[in-house]
Amino acid sequence: MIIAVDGPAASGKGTIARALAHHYGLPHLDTGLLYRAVAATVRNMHLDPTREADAVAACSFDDSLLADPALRDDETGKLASVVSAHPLVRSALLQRQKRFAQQPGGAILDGRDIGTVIAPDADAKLFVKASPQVRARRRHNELAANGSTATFEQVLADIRARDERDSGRTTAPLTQAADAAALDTSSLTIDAAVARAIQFVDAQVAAKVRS
Ligand SMILES: Nc1ncnc2c1ncn2[C@@H]1O[C@H](COP(=O)(O)OP(=O)(O)O)[C@@H](O)[C@H]1O
Ligand SMILES: Nc1ccn([C@@H]2O[C@H](COP(=O)(O)OP(=O)(O)O)[C@@H](O)[C@H]2O)c(=O)n1
Repeated sequence: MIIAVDGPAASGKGTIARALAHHYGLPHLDTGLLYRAVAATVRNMHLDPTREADAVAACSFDDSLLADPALRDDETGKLASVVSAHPLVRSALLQRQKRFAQQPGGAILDGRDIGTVIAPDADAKLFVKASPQVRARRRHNELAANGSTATFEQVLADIRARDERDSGRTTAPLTQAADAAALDTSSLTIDAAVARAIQFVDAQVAAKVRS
């Protein structure tokens, strides 16, 4: 079984994808980490993230980088959304994600274009969303817990800017696949969101078996 989970920043897609991976016993790939690794490499090599050739040169990063907790900071997320807009960066990372999705026994991937580009034939697709204010509050709490002094307003502005870049790019923009179930987590606890996600996946898989 292949499960695709997409959505904007801090919608809760990673939390839901990890819980689904545990529930169904599937390997999970957080595809955002790949773009974050490219971003961190661009920064470490003093390259220009707006130049496609520079960003492509950063795609051959060492896999050990994926375990670096620094990848998860906000600056790297912002830079990731700049490098991820280059079509050649997306194609450099494409096969790796497709291979992960198609491994025997199935997989779950979360990102922005899993249901639309990486695994368009996925057995179940979720599009996780929440209002910008709720997402900014979640991200702000996370950042504050890690010692950041960023204000709520700054985090909200960053979230909006990232939404715009991710949805506005021409290659693989953030968009809900036509056959994805939308899951708005704005007023759901994590447990309620995960329970709803499991219901959606089970219903989509059952509908596929019937058809
Ligand atoms: N339904 C929810 N209610 C409250 N907090 C949530 C919920 N879902 C996720 N979170 C919290 O919000 C933050 C961002 O969630 P995460 O799953 O990392 O989002 P994404 O992967 O979409 O960026 C995390 O601190 C997570 O614990
Ligand atoms: N499949 C994906 C995953 C991430 N990305 C990009 O990588 C950035 C960081 O993704 P992420 O999933 O780690 O970010 P959060 O949603 O966790 O904040 C996003 O803003 C996107 O620009 C993408 O373009 N396609």
